[in-house]
Amino acid sequence: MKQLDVDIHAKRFGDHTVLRELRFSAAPGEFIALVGPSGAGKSTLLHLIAGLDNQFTGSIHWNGQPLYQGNQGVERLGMMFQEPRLMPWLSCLDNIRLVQPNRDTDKAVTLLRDVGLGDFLNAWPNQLSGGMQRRLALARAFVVAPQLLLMDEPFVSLDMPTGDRLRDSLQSLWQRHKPLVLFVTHDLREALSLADRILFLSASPGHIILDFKVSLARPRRREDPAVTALQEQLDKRYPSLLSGRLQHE
Ligand SMILES: Nc1ncnc2c1ncn2[C@@H]1O[C@H](COP(=O)(O)OP(=O)(O)OP(=O)(O)O)[C@@H](O)[C@H]1O
Repeated sequence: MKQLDVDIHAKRFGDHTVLRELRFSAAPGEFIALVGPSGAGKSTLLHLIAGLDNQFTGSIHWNGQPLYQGNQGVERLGMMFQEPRLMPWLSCLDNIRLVQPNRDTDKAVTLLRDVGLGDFLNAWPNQLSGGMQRRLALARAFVVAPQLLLMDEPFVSLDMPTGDRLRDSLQSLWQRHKPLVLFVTHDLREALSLADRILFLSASPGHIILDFKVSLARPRRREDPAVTALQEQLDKRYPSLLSGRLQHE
């Protein structure tokens, strides 16, 4: 038994089977990236694990207990999406305090400082750049001290320095708090620079075609030579991996 055990027989939308026979387990504190072609069902999988959708056959267990069937699910769940989903009428500080049951101002301020927003506690979200808004969303995801953190392409369409700064902040927050992270991305280099393990999904219906361990020293950056070398090895060995196939057809 691992902390998270996912065993999905099938997830369908009408006649369309989106996930089939998708299984994996994850240990506490692991950083797992989910990489696969568009439509493979990555976001759908995160929705099932978050309990936003329970229409599937199979099971998802958290610490040996079925998730969302007669229990509370994950006690502390964090989520971050492509759009920062901030409350525009609340200050940065209040956006963070909003999700904390005890409205702990000190903790919120510390996290905002950790992500480089210490000088913007009372700013409104629309006064921040796109990168700063994602920093705020990152701080909000960590303020509940998540045991499980689900991230759906949180840094997509940012310029490289902004993306690098966010990835650096995420790595240091993860190393300090050690939630189990499931991070969806299309970007193999991003996955290699962040994750301990990459689960590659097939094209629809999605299942895992390769469970790949990333053994590179941290901290890492997307452009590190070691990341480039590993990407090249993977490209050479599995040229169709990002299209959802292990072998050439
Ligand atoms: N609520 C829904 N109703 C019907 N079909 C849906 C629904 N949500 C997703 N789908 C379909 O399920 C499939 C998988 O979608 P999903 O968003 O999970 O894929 P994805 O791997 O995250 O794709 P992308 O990388 O493009 O974001 C797609 O064909 C999508 O159209």
